[in-house]
Amino acid sequence: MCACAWERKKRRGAGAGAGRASLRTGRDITLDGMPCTHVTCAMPNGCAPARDVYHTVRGVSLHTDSQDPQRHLARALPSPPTNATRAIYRRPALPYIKTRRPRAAGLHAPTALHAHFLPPPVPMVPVYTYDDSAALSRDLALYILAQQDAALQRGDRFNLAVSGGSLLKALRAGLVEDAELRARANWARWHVFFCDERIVPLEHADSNYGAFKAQVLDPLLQHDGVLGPTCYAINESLVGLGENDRLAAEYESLLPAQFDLILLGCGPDGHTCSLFPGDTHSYLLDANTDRRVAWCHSSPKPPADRITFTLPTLASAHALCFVAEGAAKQPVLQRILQSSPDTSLPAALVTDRFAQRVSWFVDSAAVQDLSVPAVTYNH
Ligand SMILES: O=C1O[C@H](COP(=O)(O)O)[C@@H](O)[C@H](O)[C@H]1O
Repeated sequence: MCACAWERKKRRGAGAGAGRASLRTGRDITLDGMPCTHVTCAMPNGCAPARDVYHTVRGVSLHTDSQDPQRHLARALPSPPTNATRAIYRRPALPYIKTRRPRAAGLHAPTALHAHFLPPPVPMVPVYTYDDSAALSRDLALYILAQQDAALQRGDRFNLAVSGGSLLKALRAGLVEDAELRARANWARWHVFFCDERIVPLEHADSNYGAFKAQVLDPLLQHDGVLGPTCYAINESLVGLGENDRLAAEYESLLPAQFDLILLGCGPDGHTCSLFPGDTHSYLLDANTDRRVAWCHSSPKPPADRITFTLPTLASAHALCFVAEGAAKQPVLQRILQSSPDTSLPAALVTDRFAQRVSWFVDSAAVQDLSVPAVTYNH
């Protein structure tokens, strides 16, 4: 039953016949532990709402005659918070948004709707923040192992996709160098793919596979001869033949139907995978494409030719996790981890669009001066 002031007043019999009943309930209502605001429902003399007037739209309590509150508010409201994000869903110090439907004169039906609701929280996803790299790497490894365990409950493989770049150092520190966590990884069940790959030979210094081998596979072998995961690299024999579309299609054919976890980086320009911002690369951001891997040409960051997961591949993952460390990432994180993310940046677009499955692991330097709650991963 609705616990709002309007319902309490109605139950006391104070509403009917008392003239135009307009209630403004204030901001003292909590739903699922989240602060909410009620809509003011203005009623003409003696007219009670036709039906139950209580709705919850994405965590915002809505008090209206409308049976379809989504229509009124859906566009303005953020994506629903997940259980994980609920804990950090918080009220930002921003002005209330007010929507108003003009009153139709002489109607004996609810006539005006003043919706007062909280603006989007800042940010919408868990951002696990660490003062030092070692603690971040350890919690990242624990997060990955939790995804591994969940995957192995669902089936017999852990399908993981990794990015290149700075993320790999954190993987090495957390998963490879830590003997206890290394032993918790069921390596034989791991199937590792690359979110993006530079179209170069596998031994080349720019190869993401090569970097993963150097940071993870080789050190694993050195530790007690641990045979690492099964890895899926690009078909090297196509490199340099001008067959980049075919190379992307071949790689696509190796992918599992769904990833259990995709580990993402974020460049200072807001790119993730090899999805780059800007008009030149907007062809890579087609959410309706049936390609799961695309050829990225003229990459602004060398080398120029790459392949990359597309948005549908990211969309189908069980979990997506970004890792960003260092002060150089702060300006771009400011544009991503805010209440109105700049979705022209692919990393922001992914965070915003798949918010319910996205987590960020960052260090304090990367989020300095941002409104990010100080939370760490709860294992
Ligand atoms: O070029 C790339 O850059 C991004 C970000 O790398 P970072 O070193 O700034 O963390 C990486 O995620 C991607 O896989 C890689 O190809």
